[in-house]
Amino acid sequence: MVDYEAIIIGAGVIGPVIATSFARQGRKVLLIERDWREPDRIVGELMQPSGLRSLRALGMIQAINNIGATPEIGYTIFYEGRKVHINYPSKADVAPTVPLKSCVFDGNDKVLDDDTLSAKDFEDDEFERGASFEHGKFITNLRNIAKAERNVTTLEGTVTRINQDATGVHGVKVKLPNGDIKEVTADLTVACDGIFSKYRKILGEDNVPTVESHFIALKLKNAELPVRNTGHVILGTEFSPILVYQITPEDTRILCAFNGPTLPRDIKGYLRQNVLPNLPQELQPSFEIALKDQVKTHPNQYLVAKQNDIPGYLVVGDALNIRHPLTGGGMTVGLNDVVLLMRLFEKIPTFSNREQVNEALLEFHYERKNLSGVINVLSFALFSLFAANDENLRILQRGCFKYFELGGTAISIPVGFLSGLIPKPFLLTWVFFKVAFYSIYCNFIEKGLIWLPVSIFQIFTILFTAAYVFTPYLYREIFS
Ligand SMILES: Cc1cc2nc3c(=O)[nH]c(=O)nc-3n(C[C@H](O)[C@H](O)[C@H](O)COP(=O)(O)OP(=O)(O)OC[C@H]3O[C@@H](n4cnc5c(N)ncnc54)[C@H](O)[C@@H]3O)c2cc1C
Repeated sequence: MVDYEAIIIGAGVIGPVIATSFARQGRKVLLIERDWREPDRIVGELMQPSGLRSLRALGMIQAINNIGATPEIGYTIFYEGRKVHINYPSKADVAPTVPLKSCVFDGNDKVLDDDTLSAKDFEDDEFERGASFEHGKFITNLRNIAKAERNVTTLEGTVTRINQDATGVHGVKVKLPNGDIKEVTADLTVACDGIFSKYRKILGEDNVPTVESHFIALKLKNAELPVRNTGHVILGTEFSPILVYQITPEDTRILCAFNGPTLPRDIKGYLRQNVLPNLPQELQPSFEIALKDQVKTHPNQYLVAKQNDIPGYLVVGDALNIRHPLTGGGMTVGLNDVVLLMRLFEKIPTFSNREQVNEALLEFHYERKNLSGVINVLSFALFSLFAANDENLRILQRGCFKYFELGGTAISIPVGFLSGLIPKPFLLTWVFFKVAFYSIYCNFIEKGLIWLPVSIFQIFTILFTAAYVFTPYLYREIFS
């Protein structure tokens, strides 16, 4: 006899969502978190439309209410003094959200009116919307939704061990705040312990992420945003991409990429020299003021999802799979994973039937790849182009921006990938190489006849570079 049907380790973004969904399926759940205070982090602040749809399907969309969230209608991309606006896709062009019967009730799949969000805009607008917010407040809302479920028990403590034997995982050992150790058993133990997960290694000793770049973050006070209600992506040939989005009515997040495995020693000096002069004029005063505050940094990691094949054990969220945060897709991948898991688990009356759970997890591993593959591959391919550090990448970067300037499907399809609404990896491949060919064409036009031999040579180097920054990620995401 076990204590719980499921134990969830970690109440960040994914833990409370899984706990709530399991509870609504009638399962008895223990949600363990080492620190229940509101987190203060620079991650998970912009939710793509597909992430919001997952929250709707799970009846948890109201977690974005009453936290001063900003509705987002798309992106504005800035490149060398020019800008292009990219709207999120039209609702008519994407499949409708299918609610999970066990999770949706009493209108919990609808956004409510509050001080900053309008239910009408979210529900009746022709276009999909995203939302940006203070991460900590969103997490508190998710945790409160989980705590309100009768079948969820919460516990403060740090999981120090996963109890495993030759037959699989049977529960955890938890260190309580008073130093006592508690052992808890369950049919299914779920690790949602995030980007720095200690317990992903149970799936394999080599299951460790790599660090390729960093984000440096500041919070701007009362910033004058060039285009309100859009995420800003600022690009150039001489600096790494910069992201800007409003997170509360007063606060705007700025994330400045640093392309390298270790951060510069003088971070503020780097921001003053490499970021400040490249910002749109309107943002510069608030950025200069914010430079007096403490700077936060975060490594950007990469981890391909490994199959969950240990009986009684499931790894999900950033513990399972990490992509570049440039495209703000982490929460969307994790939440879509929860929806998929719930659909697969709906057919399983009890997790004590480990064979049935493992069959579902095998299906999960392959079915999730369409969406996670698109978001993950796109995040790294775009980061390579946007942080262009050689001539071929700079040509691809310029070509990519010019491609967006064409409008129509040249923006509606790419933003469909980014927002998680077009989960088609092979269409992504086709569009990526179309952009590469368009870049080659633009390079020919810009260089003119006089440089024709160079442009012809560059056909090969540009195509090689495009393949080099795209195909290894595609291969790992889709075929591993
Ligand atoms: C710089 C940066 C910016 C990002 N921006 C975005 C964005 O704008 N949009 C987006 O969609 N995604 C973004 N992401 C990704 C997003 O933050 C993650 O995908 C998301 O937080 C993953 O949720 P999670 O629940 O797996 O992990 P987390 O949210 O990290 O939660 C893990 C939880 O587990 C707890 N925990 C850990 N170990 C233990 C233990 N041993 N015992 C008990 N509890 C434990 C932690 O305290 C924490 O509460 C960003 C990532 C980075 C690095």
